[in-house]
Amino acid sequence: MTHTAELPDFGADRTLFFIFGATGDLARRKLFPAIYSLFREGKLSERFAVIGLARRPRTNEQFRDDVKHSIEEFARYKSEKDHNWEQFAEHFHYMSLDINKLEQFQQLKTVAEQLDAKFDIGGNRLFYLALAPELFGSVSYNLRDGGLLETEGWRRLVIEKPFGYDLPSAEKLNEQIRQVFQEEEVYRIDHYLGKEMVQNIEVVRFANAFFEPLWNNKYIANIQITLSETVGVEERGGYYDHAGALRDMGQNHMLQMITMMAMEPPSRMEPEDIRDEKVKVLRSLRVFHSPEEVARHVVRGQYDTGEMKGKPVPGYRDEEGVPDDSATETYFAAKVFVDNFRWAGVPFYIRTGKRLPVKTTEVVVEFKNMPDNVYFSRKTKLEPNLLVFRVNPTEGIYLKMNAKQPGSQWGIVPIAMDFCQSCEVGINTPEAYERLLYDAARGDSTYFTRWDEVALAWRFVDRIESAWRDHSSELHRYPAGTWGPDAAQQLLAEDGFKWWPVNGQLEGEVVWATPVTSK
Ligand SMILES: NC(=O)C1=CN([C@@H]2O[C@H](COP(=O)(O)OP(=O)(O)OC[C@H]3O[C@@H](n4cnc5c(N)ncnc54)[C@H](OP(=O)(O)O)[C@@H]3O)[C@@H](O)[C@H]2O)C=CC1
Ligand SMILES: O=C1O[C@H](COP(=O)(O)O)[C@@H](O)[C@H](O)[C@H]1O
Repeated sequence: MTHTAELPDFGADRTLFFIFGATGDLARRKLFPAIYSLFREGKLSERFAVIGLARRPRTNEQFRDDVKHSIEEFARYKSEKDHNWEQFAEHFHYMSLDINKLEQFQQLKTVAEQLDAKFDIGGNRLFYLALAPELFGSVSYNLRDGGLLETEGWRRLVIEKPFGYDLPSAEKLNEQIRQVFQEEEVYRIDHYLGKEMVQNIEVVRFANAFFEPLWNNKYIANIQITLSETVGVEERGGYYDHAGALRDMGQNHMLQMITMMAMEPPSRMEPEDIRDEKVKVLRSLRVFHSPEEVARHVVRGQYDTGEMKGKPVPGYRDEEGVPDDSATETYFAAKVFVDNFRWAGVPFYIRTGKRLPVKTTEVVVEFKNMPDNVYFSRKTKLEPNLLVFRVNPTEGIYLKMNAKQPGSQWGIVPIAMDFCQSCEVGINTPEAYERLLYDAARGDSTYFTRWDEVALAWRFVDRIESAWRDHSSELHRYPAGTWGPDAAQQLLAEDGFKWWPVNGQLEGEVVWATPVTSK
């Protein structure tokens, strides 16, 4: 399968989607809206069907109502404006099923065959597990033993994160799944890889003559990745307290973003070639071997009571499902190294946290300063060049550089070019789940994580987790609504750097920020 902007659309329009966990939060907020957008965009034709599966009883009509409500609340296209709602809804069916009951899978087989024939699907089956990971093994076995994998078309398994809790549990999970599915049939979701601007990283890197030659330790001083959230743990306290920020965001989204920034150009734009390059980055990640190394490179924090938008909010330990004495981190910052030829000595600073002042995802590339003996820099202190990938909420690319101050003889001022992609493209930008569902349905696994990537990411994370667990490293409490512990500032300060402001705040640092738009 080629990985190009214009993939052939075979396959995507003939898919029987099995949504396990159809009454859950993920299905409601992400999956149904994504399927609807694909339909509205003409990426799903008439030859598809969706079977919603969960234990709760629902009629088809009730299920279609649930789907409609979820679309009204969360989809980028609104259903009331759609004259074809009935036409869309008739593709949705519901069956009450308990994952642990094999005989119900045998009934599901019959339902699936009927829908397949009705919509002329050709036997293509996509099993989406929007379920707790403990159920993944049982579903796989029962799909096989219930005869659902005996089909003339393709079959694919889409799995949600978290994929395991650590390397041993991930290995066990993988063994269970692999008893039934081949690796190339398994699509492990990391929804950050479905984000428009994360996918744009490789394009900006490899399609621009003025970035590619500079993309190494000779010219880049450091790279900063921020994934900040304003929300607390919401209703997920039970899950989150077991996981923490490093497992919830670090093991997957943040390490994946590092791979996109650091990988070598693939020899071909094929899924396996791209994933091979990402694996090489993960293999080169410096693993911290001692608790002292962990303490020097990683800071962890937990939010305390504080204020968000002027309103008081509870601390983490007061959240539902969280023990009063919880030592789980809701924030971490780390200095990470990719020990290979290209990146030796370049720190990748990463940070993520809940209850921070803004919701944003940004990647900042800070270039090295010009040599001091250059004529200009003796007169004026030059600011470093920055390239920023704005992933969320604004999608765009920001470039900060130095230019002559108009009218002055030697004055140099920082200026910026600011391309706001989301201002231009707006509603047409597909959301991450939409893109990934579409990719899975047409068999493009580029933006899904392969098993070796997952295993290497756990190898890195497990060392940190065990140092935290066994050596009671410091847990910094930070007030909700602030940028996290001061120790995270220190992590950069000791190298002579600072976290650059995110979420558009860089504008304050330049004299002109010119929006570059195509209008
Ligand atoms: N929600 C989110 O934003 C995200 C979720 N995820 C992951 O996605 C997965 C699902 O999350 P989420 O939707 O939030 O979870 P929920 O708890 O909201 O939903 C779980 C679903 O599983 C069903 N279920 C539970 N037990 C069984 C069973 N024995 N047989 C059949 N169905 C069962 C439930 O339905 P019923 O009770 O009717 O059986 C429900 O539909 C998890 O792995 C989560 O970590 C990942 C990223 C983000
Ligand atoms: O995977 C997860 O991601 C969300 C943040 O995703 P985003 O697309 O809104 O940035 C995070 O809230 C959640 O804890 C985590 O499990």
